[in-house]
Amino acid sequence: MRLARRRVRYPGGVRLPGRRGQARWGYHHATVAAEIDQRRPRPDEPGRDRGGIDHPGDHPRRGADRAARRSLGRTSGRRAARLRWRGARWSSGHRGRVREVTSPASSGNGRPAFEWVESYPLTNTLRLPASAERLLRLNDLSEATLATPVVADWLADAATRVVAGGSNVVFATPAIAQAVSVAADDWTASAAGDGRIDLSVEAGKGLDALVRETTARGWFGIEALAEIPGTVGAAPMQNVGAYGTEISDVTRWVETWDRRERRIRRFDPDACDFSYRSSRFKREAGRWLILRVGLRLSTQAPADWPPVDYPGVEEAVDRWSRRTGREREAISPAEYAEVITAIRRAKLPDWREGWPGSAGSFFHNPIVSEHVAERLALRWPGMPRFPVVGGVKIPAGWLIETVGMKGYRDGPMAVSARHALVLEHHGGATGPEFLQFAESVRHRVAEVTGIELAIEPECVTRR
Ligand SMILES: NC(=O)C1=CN([C@@H]2O[C@H](COP(=O)(O)OP(=O)(O)OC[C@H]3O[C@@H](n4cnc5c(N)ncnc54)[C@H](OP(=O)(O)O)[C@@H]3O)[C@@H](O)[C@H]2O)C=CC1
Ligand SMILES: C=C(O[C@H]1[C@H](O)[C@@H](CO)O[C@H](OP(=O)(O)OP(=O)(O)OC[C@H]2O[C@@H](n3ccc(=O)[nH]c3=O)[C@H](O)[C@@H]2O)[C@@H]1NC(C)=O)C(=O)O
Repeated sequence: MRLARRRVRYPGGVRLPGRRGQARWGYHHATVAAEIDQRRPRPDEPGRDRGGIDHPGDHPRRGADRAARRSLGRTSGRRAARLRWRGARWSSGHRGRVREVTSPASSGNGRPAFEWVESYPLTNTLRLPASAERLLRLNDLSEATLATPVVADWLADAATRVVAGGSNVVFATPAIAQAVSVAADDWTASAAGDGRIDLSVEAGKGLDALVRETTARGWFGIEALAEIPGTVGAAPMQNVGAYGTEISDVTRWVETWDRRERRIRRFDPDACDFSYRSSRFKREAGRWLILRVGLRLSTQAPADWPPVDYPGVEEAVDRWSRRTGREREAISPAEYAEVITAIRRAKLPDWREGWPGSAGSFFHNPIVSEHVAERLALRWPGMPRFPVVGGVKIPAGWLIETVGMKGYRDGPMAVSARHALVLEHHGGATGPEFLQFAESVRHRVAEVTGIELAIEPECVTRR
């Protein structure tokens, strides 16, 4: 068996110690190490022999790795794993370091098909403290990899959470036990006739990166989703949308791993059951791991190009037109994406870095009945309202501003002074404190208007 080797970096960017050709932390050889991992006793497990587990300051498992490497050439991976396990010496004093790499097969992109990482810091745009005790990272999305028993078992376990870009989560707990993330991020495009372009995008691809790369080629379809954080895999979960475009508008299919039935399943748009900020994948929580998304873009502008119906967009496009001296119909998808980017940057904190942290819109825009909307409009005649399927949508940002909470601050937590639907974290708050702050906003809106806001991001608790 040819063994894949890979240098692994500490998420903070520090290369792990060790000399060339020597066993390193986070630099291991192809084994079924996940199986070892599941069998090995935890240092804190009562009544278990701690023999074989390193204590802080102990030497890393050089001897064990040498023995494993010697044996790897002439035994199966499973046997080698066991051999290594018998002699393995684990460090328990290196929290935050990548401690284990599994590479039963190399994926097409040269990376190990999957990897196990321990004490993995979970970046999130709210910048709340969070880590996963153990994370499975998938670099390869083939059925062979997903059906590997250790992978399929991990995915079938209800305690395993899917983590992605961290832009739509509130970590109510600083540590989750088990997680999985899709790192595979390739995409392909093929011409489908009449200027149509069909994309197949792996779930780990950043949504904004995809928008930039496709608009740069002059393709129309997802330019309004520019500057949105998160991954393509997370996008169908909540049917991400902005400025009049929802991902469902361009989705041809969503390919998933059925965590329960342990097989790949592909859904056409109807079967995805998309609605405002929701889908069957969100409703059937814990069942689906989204692997790939099929999107249809176009080399030709749509009839109503450029879309300017959304409040604020028309003015911004007209400003672009005056600045460039070109007709507004001449705006390219990439230029339109830049216009949207400027609008978003004026309203929302930068999700790429720095403070304050935020998760974009913190509440759903409530959809109320015609009757309720009428009642509210009697009291607030200028209330913005948008007829939608199922009722009338009222901007939650307007409700929060109307009850006087825009710019309200409580220690490190604030309602944005630029956009009332955005809650900000200025550093030092815990997840529960943040949720309590959100609850005070919710409570105030309910008290004054009678409308119960629903939290939009996913709340992550330990399970
Ligand atoms: N419109 C806007 O302006 C904004 C939109 N967003 C959108 O919010 C979403 C968050 O994205 P991101 O930061 O990457 O995700 P997150 O890391 O915030 O994950 C959010 C939840 O989505 C689920 N999830 C994520 N990826 C997958 C997958 N491949 N398969 C199955 N479930 C998955 C998980 O649910 P579970 O735990 O239940 O498994 C997870 O808890 C994106 O759609 C992003 O575009 C975010 C900010 C602003
Ligand atoms: C940021 C997110 O998505 C955003 C998305 O970017 C934008 C643009 O399409 O539209 C939604 O926000 P939104 O409804 O607040 O949109 P905006 O255009 O900013 O505001 C709508 C209206 O709310 C009112 N408003 C907003 C903010 C404020 O401080 N005060 C106020 O009165 C205004 O009437 C404004 O016209 C999405 N949010 C939801 C929950 O649907 C996200 O999901 O995280």
